[in-house]
Amino acid sequence: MTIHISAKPGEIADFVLMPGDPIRAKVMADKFLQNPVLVNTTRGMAMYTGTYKGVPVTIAASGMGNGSMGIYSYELFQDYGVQNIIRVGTAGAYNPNYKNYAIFNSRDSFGESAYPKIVLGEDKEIIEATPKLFEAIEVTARDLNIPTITGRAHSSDVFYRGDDQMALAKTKGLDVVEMETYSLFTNAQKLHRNAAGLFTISDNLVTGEKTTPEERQNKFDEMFRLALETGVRLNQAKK
Ligand SMILES: O=P(O)(O)O[C@H]1O[C@H](CO)[C@@H](O)[C@H]1O
Ligand SMILES: O=c1cc[nH]c(=O)[nH]1
Repeated sequence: MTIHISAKPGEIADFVLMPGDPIRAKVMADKFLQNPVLVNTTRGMAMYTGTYKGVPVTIAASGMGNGSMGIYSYELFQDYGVQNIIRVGTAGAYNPNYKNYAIFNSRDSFGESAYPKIVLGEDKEIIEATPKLFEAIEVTARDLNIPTITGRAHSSDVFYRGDDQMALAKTKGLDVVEMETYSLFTNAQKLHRNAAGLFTISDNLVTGEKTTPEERQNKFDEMFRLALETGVRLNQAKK
């Protein structure tokens, strides 16, 4: 048990998928995992452990924002010995050509906070996903014939911004916006573990195309299947 997670030792798998939304965690655990068990209820941050094709998997909500993800991913890596975390979230597109439900695999993330400076002692505005986990997702996607887009995520701490977000996207080469990978990737680097960020495009900031909150909760099967099959690949590679 940690301050924020009530799961007992051994109740969290070493491969973890993290959506922001606790309800999405439940929907996906019910849909994809065999024998899913609710292993955390503290603060309502649902975490389910079960198996997918025989491989142990935990689907754990992160909550919204780098602060929340920073706490949960740190405790999962440090206190539960988790090796691989794939964030499975939604993101808004800065590129007008990205369609809703396209899947984006983040090579790296741009953030605007002091998170890496405080955690790593380095002032980095760009933090990489773990290259071998990023690549494992890409290879799996090719095998499954699931198209992905790769690029740079803007991991924003502010949803309702007052600046010219599109100008920032252009200057910094940002393709999509979400809110959790900056702290996740930083913690993975700090603790020498693996992290990746996989998103389903939920809205387009240029064209105004949007999905509904209900769709965001329920319609991300393809991204989850890709993440879960990546877990199967990692498990085979261990043998
Ligand atoms: O759908 P999730 O995974 O929560 O991701 C995105 O949605 C939330 C904002 O609406 C933020 O958490 C952002 O990163
Ligand atoms: O953080 C996010 C996620 C989806 N769409 C956005 O505009 N921002």
